[in-house]
Amino acid sequence: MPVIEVTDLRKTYGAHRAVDGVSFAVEEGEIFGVLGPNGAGKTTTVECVEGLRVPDAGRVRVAGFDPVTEHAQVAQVLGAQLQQSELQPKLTVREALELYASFYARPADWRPLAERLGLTGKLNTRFAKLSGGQKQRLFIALALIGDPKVVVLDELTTGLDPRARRDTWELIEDVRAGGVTVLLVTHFMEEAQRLCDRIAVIDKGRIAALDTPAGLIHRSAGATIISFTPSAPLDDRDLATLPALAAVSHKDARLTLSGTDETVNAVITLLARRHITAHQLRVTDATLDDAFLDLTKGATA
Ligand SMILES: Nc1ncnc2c1ncn2[C@@H]1O[C@H](COP(=O)(O)OP(=O)(O)OP(=O)(O)O)[C@@H](O)[C@H]1O
Repeated sequence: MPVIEVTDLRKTYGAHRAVDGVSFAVEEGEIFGVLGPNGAGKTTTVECVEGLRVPDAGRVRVAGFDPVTEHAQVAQVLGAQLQQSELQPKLTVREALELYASFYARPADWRPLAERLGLTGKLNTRFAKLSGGQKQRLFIALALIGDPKVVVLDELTTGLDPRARRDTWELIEDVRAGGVTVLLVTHFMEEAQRLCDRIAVIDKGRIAALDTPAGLIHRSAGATIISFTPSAPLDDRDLATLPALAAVSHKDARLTLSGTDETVNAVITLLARRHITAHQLRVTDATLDDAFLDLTKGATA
């Protein structure tokens, strides 16, 4: 049984349809990413899962419970990351852990949790004095303190430096290895590609695509990219005949084409036919970044 089920979720603010028929299911033990441009409806969707917003229509279940009518049951199985403003600056790490543990019928023992998250040396430090990375680790600890089946992490690594971001990724992988299902909202493609088993790309309140990171790249129009500097200019009319060509760009003398393997083979044949040499020829797979831009073409963000 999926741990999270969202079926035809809808939420309107005034005349604005923020979420317009979103459906997905998250299986136990998955890291499931929610990705999309600003204002796409990601936070609204996950806050409906958390029971913080009431959907206008549709069905949401977390471990079989309705987050609105069975909020108490959902709170016992779902851990949510707090927003920074929700913790008192003067609270120490130990006090925060003890306070949040007291909210649960069967909390996890916070000492090994603090140890695992590298917070043992900071137990007497006040929240306001923690670094950005330490605050994020505390938020993860607080999200896990109820020993949840599912954690929802929204923009967890925003504002962190690359080192702290990578450390946080390792923590999330650890959390999943401990059997917890993770619903992750992120703007960072590298983060989604590295961590997520599957990703729902949300655009204008709808699911634009739902697949594994590799699957999303594969289904975007320009999954393979070939770039080179030709020894003589290529005729645009020749380029226009290339099969499965998704995009062409020129930068000085350098040419970059995206398409499929078929496009690459045709380019090589074309070059040979025109007796043109390709200098610094590179063939690469598109990244999730490229796929994201392709899948959310026309988004305002
Ligand atoms: N409480 C609210 N009242 C009115 N409009 C809202 C409210 N919350 C969100 N919206 C609007 O609904 C749309 C979706 O917002 P949401 O926060 O879900 O998007 P998001 O994908 O999480 O965006 P971001 O990446 O910028 O955080 C936006 O246009 C936003 O302005």
